[in-house]
Amino acid sequence: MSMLARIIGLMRPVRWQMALGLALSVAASLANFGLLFLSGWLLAAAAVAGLGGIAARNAFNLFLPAVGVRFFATMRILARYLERLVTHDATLRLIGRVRAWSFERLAPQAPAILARQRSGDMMFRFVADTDQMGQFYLEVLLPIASAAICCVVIVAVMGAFSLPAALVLAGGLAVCGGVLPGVAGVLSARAMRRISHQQDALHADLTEVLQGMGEFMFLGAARTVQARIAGREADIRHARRRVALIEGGARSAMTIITMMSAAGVLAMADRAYRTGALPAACLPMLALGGLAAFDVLTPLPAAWQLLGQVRVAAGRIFALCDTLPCVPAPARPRTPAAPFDLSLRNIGLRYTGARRWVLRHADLSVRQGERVAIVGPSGTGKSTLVNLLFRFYDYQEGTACFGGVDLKDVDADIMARHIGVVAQDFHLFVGSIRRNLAIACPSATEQAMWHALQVAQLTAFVRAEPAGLDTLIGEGGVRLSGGQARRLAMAQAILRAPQWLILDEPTEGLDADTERSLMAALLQVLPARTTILCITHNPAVAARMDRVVRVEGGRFHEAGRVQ
Ligand SMILES: Nc1ncnc2c1ncn2[C@@H]1O[C@H](COP(=O)(O)OP(=O)(O)OP(=O)(O)O)[C@@H](O)[C@H]1O
Repeated sequence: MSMLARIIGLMRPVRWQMALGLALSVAASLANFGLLFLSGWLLAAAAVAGLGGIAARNAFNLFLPAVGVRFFATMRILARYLERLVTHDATLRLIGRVRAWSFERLAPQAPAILARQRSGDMMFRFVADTDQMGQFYLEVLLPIASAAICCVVIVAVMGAFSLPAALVLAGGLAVCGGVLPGVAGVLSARAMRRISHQQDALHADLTEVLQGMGEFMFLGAARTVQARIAGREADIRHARRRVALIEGGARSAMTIITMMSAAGVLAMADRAYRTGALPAACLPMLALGGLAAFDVLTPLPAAWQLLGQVRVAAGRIFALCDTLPCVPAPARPRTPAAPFDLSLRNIGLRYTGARRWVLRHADLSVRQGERVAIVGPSGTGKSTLVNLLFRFYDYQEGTACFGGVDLKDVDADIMARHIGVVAQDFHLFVGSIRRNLAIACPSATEQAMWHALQVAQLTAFVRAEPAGLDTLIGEGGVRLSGGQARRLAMAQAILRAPQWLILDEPTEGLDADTERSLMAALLQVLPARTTILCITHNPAVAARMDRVVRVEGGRFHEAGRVQ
């Protein structure tokens, strides 16, 4: 299916509103044409009647055309106002629909998609590209369709008075509305693509700079990044100048052709008048009507240029959304039930595009309520186990069962209901401590929040802050120390009271005392039925668990039962 056909397909739910917008746009443009057309005739007819003596003056009916002029003037204002209302509303709905549609397709690909895309790229896709796709109706489809309909009607009306004048007008309209914007569109297509590409990269660069400002400075790379951004800006400016030159040229040519066409229409009308086929009062009417006809073409150069940008934006969005999710959604999702035991048999997992198996012929059994330490050298696949359980990445070999059902039959959000995780690269949300806890558990009472903070050994810190639970922690928790941030992430997981709790390096960044108190409180507070999987490099933390499993060579090795 072509790209434009797919965009039009997305517009289906608002098609009636779009059709109404088009009808109003045509009505407003035709009212404008009718107003000038009739005014031209009225002025000329009044002058001719004035020159024709008393009888002619008395016979002249001023009332009916004056009503027509008022009708067109009122209709033009009303139709334009309603058109803006309807078309802008349709556009906003369309943008919302495109965003919801792309989000629905991208969500199952997370977080694998971030392994391939820069987050700035994704941000740009969601904001600018979806916006541009939504603007396709208002800025491209509407002006082109409205201009085409109006031109046909106007040429037909002119033809009723003088066929040669109508043909001259049709020629002028075709050149100004089709040929010139088309040529301008083709000439500026490369520059438009360049602008889109560079803006895309610029957004990604800027997002990266904002996220990693400190690191760029520590690494002494700030100047290099600055130069790259300045280079992109210069490139965009250069391409914009070229587009403006082409558009300016097209608009100038349109003005010249408009004048030539109006003069041509007048010449044809004059010839008809001389042969007696047209009354004198119709001459200014046709000339003014001819000029008014070109008004409908004014938005076309911009519309043709934008068409190129919409194609690029839609191409990027569709390419992203058409990527198959690395974990297919189960055809008939099933829900795990108690006891929430895990059994992995002969598991083989390698990441998309990677040649190396991270896990191969791996077996692991964990019964509900067990507390298991997962240890092993860095990069051997400990965190990969979390990715597998959360259905972020799929395994290619073996079978995995959780709560009595095959993992491939379980949706990722169902797994998230049963398993709480404090990942190594956890994320805190901008706002207060209360907001972060409420995101983890919207129904949590203030008392429950304090309890979770107490287990996570954060009460002393939060109580010492004047704003307490409403203390702001900044983007990603920048106002907290590494250890405090990790403990807040831990409090989030505790608050959700999941059947399984996976902790990836829970005590990283903590001093020995806090580490001891945290692990003791956690083990004491969590119900006996809560399974804990604790990924750690810390022997003291591993020793607090019931069992130790070592990950090495792609397999899980039972490293002993802790006494
Ligand atoms: N999203 C990913 N895409 C591709 N490869 C990945 C991805 N995540 C991890 N890997 C690779 O898989 C291997 C295992 O990574 P994993 O994060 O599971 O190691 P780990 O044992 O948790 O290490 P550490 O103790 O350092 O946290 C590594 O070689 C890593 O490069």
